Formats: sequence, structure tokens, C-alpha cells
Amino acid sequence: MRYGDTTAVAGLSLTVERGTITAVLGPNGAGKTTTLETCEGYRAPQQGTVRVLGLDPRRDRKQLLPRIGVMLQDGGAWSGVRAREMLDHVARLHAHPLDTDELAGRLGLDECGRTPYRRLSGGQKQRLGLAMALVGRPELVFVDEPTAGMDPQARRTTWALLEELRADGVTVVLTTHYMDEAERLADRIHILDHGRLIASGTPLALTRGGHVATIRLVVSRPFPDGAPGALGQRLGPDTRVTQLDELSLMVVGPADSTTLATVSGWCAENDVLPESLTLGQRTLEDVFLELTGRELAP
Ligand SMILES: Nc1ncnc2c1ncn2[C@@H]1O[C@H](COP(=O)(O)OP(=O)(O)OP(=O)(O)O)[C@@H](O)[C@H]1O
Repeated sequence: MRYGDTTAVAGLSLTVERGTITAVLGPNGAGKTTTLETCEGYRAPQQGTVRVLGLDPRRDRKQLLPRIGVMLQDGGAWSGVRAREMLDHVARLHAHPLDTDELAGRLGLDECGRTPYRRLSGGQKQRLGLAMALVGRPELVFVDEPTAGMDPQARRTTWALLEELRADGVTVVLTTHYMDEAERLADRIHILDHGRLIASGTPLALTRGGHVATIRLVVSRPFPDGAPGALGQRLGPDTRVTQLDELSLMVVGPADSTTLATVSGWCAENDVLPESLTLGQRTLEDVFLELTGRELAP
């Protein structure tokens, strides 16, 4: 997918299994929204093929639309409409809608049912957008950054709702740049960066990485020059050392006591005073850092 000279998504190949939650994870501008909008039929790819529920999202739009739910990043409601009016309007467009009283209550929309769309808070707009996506009992829902701008309580409600949908056999595809959201919800995660797929897998497979562990070393005064390189040489070729800032570095390597002992021995020999030395499983953040050399968090 290109916008003029900008290539937003290139060479992306992924399949989503029915009845699962799939997260498309990536930093701002990675191409997540473009990917979703292409699957929803709002954008035509210059190259490649997209099939959703076996249909072509553009050519077969009429058949596809009643079967999918779409939660857009910018809401998709007009500014003067009241929240409940909008939800009831969308419900009437479907053959077998959910009970809107129940859905609005579940998503905490009762308190703002009479509020015009433009006056809703960011979190309320998100919740209304989600309700609009779900009201038609879709087989597949696309949700773009579902919990952006929500408070912790609303986030948990949204997660529970998405998990219930999966339990009912609905397929959920969501974009997010929150790693905890992807890790908590998704059966499968696809990590995008600069429009390319850089990793795919279950949360466990992505973070476990075989017998690989992460050691984080935080020190109380800046490392000596060339410290990461010297430590990397001591640890050998199976281990990668990345300096995170002047007071911390990350070692990714075999999850054994030798690696930990080598790091602490190297500190003693080089007069480096550890403030903390922790061994842990990799997080998705670590995975992204290893793959790109950058932090995922915006
Ligand atoms: N309509 C457009 N015209 C031109 N460039 C665009 C357009 N929409 C997106 N882009 C560019 O395409 C790239 C991918 O954007 P996209 O919105 O798909 O990313 P994203 O991962 O969803 O980002 P975010 O998390 O910020 O929503 C970016 O470089 C963006 O600037």
C-alpha cells in the first residue's frame, strides 16, 4: 500500500484464524491502520491480494459489510449526533442487532447517552465506536486502537468484552501499540515496523525465544567507554549486549547461571557497581528492541 511516494505497507503476508484474537502491534506510523483499512475495503492495495471471510473486501463489499464490524480510530460518527442516537441508528441498519440498552449499559454509555458526539471524552468516543462495531453481531471485528484514551476501568471492560466475543466464536483483529494489551489478549501477534512484518507468533513464543533470557544491568555511575562491546566479547557469540542508556544495558542470551555469573564477574573486574542485576523473561518491548534497535513505546 502506497500513499503517493510513501510506502505504508509492503510485502505483508498474514492469515488470521477464525475465533481468535489477533493483534497487529507496532509504533506510530508502522502501517497498522493502513493494514486494517485495506482489509475493511476502504483502501485498494496497489499490489497483492486480500481475502476476508473468503471475500474480496472491495469487489464483494455488499456481502462482506453485514458480516464484519469496524471500529475506526476516529469514531465514524457525525459531530452533532447524541451518543445513544448514533448507536440506535447503526443498530437499525442491521438485520439482527444486539439489544442497544444492554450494550450501552455494558460499555458505560448510559451516563453520556444524550451527549452530542463532539462533546464526548476520548474514552467515551472509543466506547461508542466499539458499541457501533459490535451491535450488528459481526463474525469478524476490526478494532483500531480499542483502548487508546480509556481509563484503566474502561480498558478492563473492553478487554473482557473482546474476550467474550472470542468465546462466542467471533474473530477479533485489533491494532495496538500497547504491549500489555497485545500480550494479555492476543492468541497471535504480528509486529509491524515501517510497513513490514518483523515478527509473528503467540505471545509466549515471541517472548520466550527458546532458552533465551534477558538480563538487565543498571549501574550507579556511567559505564566505562566501550563497555557493551567488551562485555559482549566476554560473553561470546550466542549473547547480544545492547546499551539502553548511560546507566543501563540489556543482555540477551542463554538462560543459564553462567551468563549471570559472567556479567557479575565482569562488573567486579571493571569496577562497575551494579545497582540492580535482574534476570527475566523477555517482554515484547525487548523483542522489538532486539529486532529494530529502537524502543516500541512512543
Ligand atoms: N492518507 C494518507 N496519505 C499519506 N500518507 C499516509 C496516509 N495515511 C497514512 N499515511 C502514512 O502511511 C504510513 C502508515 O500509516 P498508518 O496510519 O497505517 O500507521 P499506524 O501504524 O496505524 O500508525 P498510528 O499508530 O499512528 O495510527 C505513515 O508513514 C503515514 O504517515
